[in-house]
Amino acid sequence: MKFPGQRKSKHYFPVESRDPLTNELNPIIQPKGVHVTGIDQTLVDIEAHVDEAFIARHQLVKGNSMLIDDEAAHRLYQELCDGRLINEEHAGGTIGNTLHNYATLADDRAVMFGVMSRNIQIGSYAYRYLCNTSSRVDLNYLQPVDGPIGRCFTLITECGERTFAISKGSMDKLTPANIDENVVKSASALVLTAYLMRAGDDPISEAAMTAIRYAHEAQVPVVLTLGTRFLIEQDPEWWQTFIRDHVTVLAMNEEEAQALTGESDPLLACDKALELCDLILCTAGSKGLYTAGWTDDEFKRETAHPLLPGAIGEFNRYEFSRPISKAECDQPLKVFSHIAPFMGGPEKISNTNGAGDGALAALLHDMAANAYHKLNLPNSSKHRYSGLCYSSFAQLCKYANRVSYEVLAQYSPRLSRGLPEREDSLEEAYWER
Ligand SMILES: Nc1ncnc2c1ncn2[C@@H]1O[C@H](COP(=O)(O)OP(=O)(O)OP(=O)(O)O)[C@@H](O)[C@H]1O
Ligand SMILES: O=c1[nH]cnc2c1ncn2[C@@H]1O[C@H](CO)[C@@H](O)[C@H]1O
Repeated sequence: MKFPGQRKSKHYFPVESRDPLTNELNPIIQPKGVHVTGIDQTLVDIEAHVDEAFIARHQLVKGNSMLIDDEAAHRLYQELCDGRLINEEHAGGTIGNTLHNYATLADDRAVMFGVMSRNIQIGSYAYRYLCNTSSRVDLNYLQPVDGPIGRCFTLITECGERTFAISKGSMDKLTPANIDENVVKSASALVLTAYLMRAGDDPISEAAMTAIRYAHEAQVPVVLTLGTRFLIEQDPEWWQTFIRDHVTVLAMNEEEAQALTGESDPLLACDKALELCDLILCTAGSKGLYTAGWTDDEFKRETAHPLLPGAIGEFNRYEFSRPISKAECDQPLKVFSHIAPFMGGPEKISNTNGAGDGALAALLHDMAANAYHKLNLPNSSKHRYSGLCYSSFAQLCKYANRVSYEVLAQYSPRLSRGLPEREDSLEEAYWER
């Protein structure tokens, strides 16, 4: 497990580097490992730049992710091929991306549940999916299926907005029997997407509910990312109940936050959504991102940064606190933090696909690092109380933001490498801020 983010100050990580004063007295620590798990619809992204007329012609809605039938997929694919519009084909899926990025950042194990074609031809989409996934992602639990995996036509219009058309293949055929109970119960988090709940008669929704039940039985945090506002808008109350009943950590962008809560201001949306869950990551595109959650009054820590105005005045006052689940707090206190895009964002952004998945991978890394530290050094003062994360709200913002920048700069939703061990001078100032 790599250390999440960077620090200037001293920290006791990795756990096997011992205090030189007491080295002689302490046994050598053989660190015990942790892993995270997730469920996804196994998909390959077929990325193409198109004009708005293309979107309209294929009855898609800009910004949405829509399921299309085989005939529509055939027509769409044909037009992309005829116009030589496809510029990339790579592994996708919002949870697949998140697990891959987690594994790359943490240099540690992430177990993915999903389907995979039983017979794989070299060069096929299934083959490509496997080739584009980090070897740190454990794919041994995938369920073999007879059909193809899904295709996600990722259509980018001039404004940089992306529209998804999903040809599902067998991606929703994952059954509850293929969710390994022990793997879920021993994980530091279970990551899911709202997309899993729109499978109709296919079994993946039930598989997700089974995994949620296992996670709850073992008190493993359930992390949900909302996917697209169009899905949430259809029935916000259903989603509110779902989150209240099942979700510990919620990840969304500001549009999804508005669809869920009715609040267009991300701070007010987070404030409302905190009544449903314990920790929130809310990305806001060019406005940066927010973290929001709970801490116990006894452990709150004041920020050293300037206090910020906003829909909630001086909202960042306690952003140096660490997130704690509300039920663990004697006197729960809401905490908010915000950060503007890292260095203002990359010079040129051709599309923002996956920037939010990158931010969530950073948050997951911090949660897993906390579990790892607790497992190996249970007596550390860090675990005087049971935090959800290793770091403070402010530090989580920095790290998530830094990873989003890297995704944007690499033009791909999947990181090809971890963050640099040392940043150059400009960037180093950022970590110190
Ligand atoms: N135009 C931009 N300029 C600078 N930074 C940006 C821009 N767009 C996104 N970012 C960075 O990426 C993060 C996530 O972006 P965004 O809110 O677009 O995610 P998203 O809509 O959830 O993306 P996806 O669903 O494709 O993963 C932002 O919090 C910010 O740090
Ligand atoms: O229905 C879906 N299920 C799973 N993942 C999806 C769906 N629609 C789009 N994406 C995925 O979202 C990623 C960016 O966040 C893209 O890589 C795309 O594959």
